[in-house]
Amino acid sequence: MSRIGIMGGTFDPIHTGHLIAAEAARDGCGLDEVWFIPTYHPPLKDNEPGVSSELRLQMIQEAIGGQSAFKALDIELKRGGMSYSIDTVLELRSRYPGAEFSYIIGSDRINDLPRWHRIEELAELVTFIGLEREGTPLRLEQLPAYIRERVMMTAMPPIGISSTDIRSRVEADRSIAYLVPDTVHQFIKRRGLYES
Ligand SMILES: Nc1ncnc2c1ncn2[C@@H]1O[C@H](COP(=O)(O)OP(=O)(O)OP(=O)(O)O)[C@@H](O)[C@H]1O
Ligand SMILES: O=C(O)c1ccc[n+]([C@@H]2O[C@H](COP(=O)([O-])O)[C@@H](O)[C@H]2O)c1
Repeated sequence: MSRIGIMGGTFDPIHTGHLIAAEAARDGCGLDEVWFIPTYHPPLKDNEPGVSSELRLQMIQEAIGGQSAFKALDIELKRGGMSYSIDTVLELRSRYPGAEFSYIIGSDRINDLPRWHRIEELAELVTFIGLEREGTPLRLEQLPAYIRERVMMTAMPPIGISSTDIRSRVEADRSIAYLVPDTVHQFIKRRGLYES
């Protein structure tokens, strides 16, 4: 049985914090692979992603190129509509019956888990691999027990990088070098993404 970590996100754009989180989960929890799954429409975000699904997926592919344990899946982009994780997990379980899935998630999103669609069902199907995110204290004790029991915290070096900050930097003509992998940096420059 292979152990797969689902790294879901808007990835607008993917950054070094995502990659360090995915690697910390893979290494710390003995995962065989991490699958990066970009959302089509993120359920709890007010704004639509700034760039198209295709470009966000291409940036993920640029970022993970050399790491054979990392894959990018377009399952939510193909499904369209609101990207509820329960739908993704149900689809993956039926497509890959030999795999065991965990959901990799930063502390900002862990605090939101009670608001996720069909969360009781989702919490029965996956464990959550939680990573403390710089600037967002975890409030594990405020979660209902059925969620708390399914969260397994894993250490990562605190990385204060967000996609929001990267978009603002590009818009203000500031450097994003090393905040994203060089391949992603070049891609953003080549396509003129996030410029004002
Ligand atoms: N620096 C980070 N450290 C730990 N986890 C992170 C970090 N950045 C993102 N994550 C986690 O990665 C997942 C996907 O995040 P997402 O694509 O929304 O990135 P983001 O940087 O939060 O974007 P935005 O700033 O646009 O909201 C979430 O579970 C989030 O908590
Ligand atoms: O299923 C839900 O209701 C749900 C609510 C909020 C977030 N998620 C998932 O959590 C992941 C991170 O979300 P975001 O908004 O940080 O991109 C992404 O895969 C989303 O689809 C899922």
